[in-house]
Amino acid sequence: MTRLELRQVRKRFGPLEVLAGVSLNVAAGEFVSILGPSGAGKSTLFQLLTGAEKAEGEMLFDGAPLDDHGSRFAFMPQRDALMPWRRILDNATLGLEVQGVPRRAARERVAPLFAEFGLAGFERAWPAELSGGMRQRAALLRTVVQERDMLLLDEPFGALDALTRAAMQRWLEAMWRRHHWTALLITHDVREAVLLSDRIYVFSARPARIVSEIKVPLPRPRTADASVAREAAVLEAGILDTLLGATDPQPSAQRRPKGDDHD
Ligand SMILES: Nc1ncnc2c1ncn2[C@@H]1O[C@H](COP(=O)(O)OP(=O)(O)OP(=O)(O)O)[C@@H](O)[C@H]1O
Repeated sequence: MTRLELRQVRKRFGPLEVLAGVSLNVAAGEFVSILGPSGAGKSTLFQLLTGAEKAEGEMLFDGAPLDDHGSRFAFMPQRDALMPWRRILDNATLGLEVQGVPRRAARERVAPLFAEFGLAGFERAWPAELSGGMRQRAALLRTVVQERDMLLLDEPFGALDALTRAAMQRWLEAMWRRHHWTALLITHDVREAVLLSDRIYVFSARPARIVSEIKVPLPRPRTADASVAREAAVLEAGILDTLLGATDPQPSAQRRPKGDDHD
């Protein structure tokens, strides 16, 4: 069943055309990623989904026009955005409190999840006392506990070192398999997209349009098995090619064919 469907969604900021007609869909329980060059307009798309900015074009949720943005999506921004003056437990309850859940009830809902998110024993710690990976898990906990229909993850692991990032990707895949979340992820990392996604959309440079939609048919979990790793590497290479083509500042139609070097 299709949860989210975008049809020819466009966005301009004054004279700046950012999205030039983006059509995509995400099915219930599906993990979909958006890959694209820096500045293409990926985060802008999330701003449209969360209702922070107005879009042109059609946005449908469960087949009906998307209006109540806030109740559909739980959004996790690029930086963990934990409040430094709130303990981890109270950071985790923030999304629920914003929804009007009293703090005590929110704490009771959040506390049992700490172990699953690798945060047991850190309920009363301050954000500054946690490692980068733990902070991201706390931010994700705050996001998923809101029990929205769909997760929007904007480069959740972008600021982490390579090893922590790899560990977090594996952890997220395992969590997604267990909880059957419907998720849309923005990432710059081709390997991350292949590891996590059922499908990947590749954006062109700004103004963004979709240049490629790639199904990732690899079995899950996508970790240990050597033959899966080989297949993943082939997919990654193809996607990287597409992405580099999409980033190329010189449109291919204007390139001269090889050997055509006389004027
Ligand atoms: N509220 C806004 N007002 C004006 N311009 C904006 C606004 N939000 C984004 N932009 C511009 O839109 C363009 C796309 O930005 P966006 O953050 O969506 O790109 P992105 O693909 O997410 O980039 P990155 O991968 O580097 O995070 C940029 O040129 C940015 O300056």
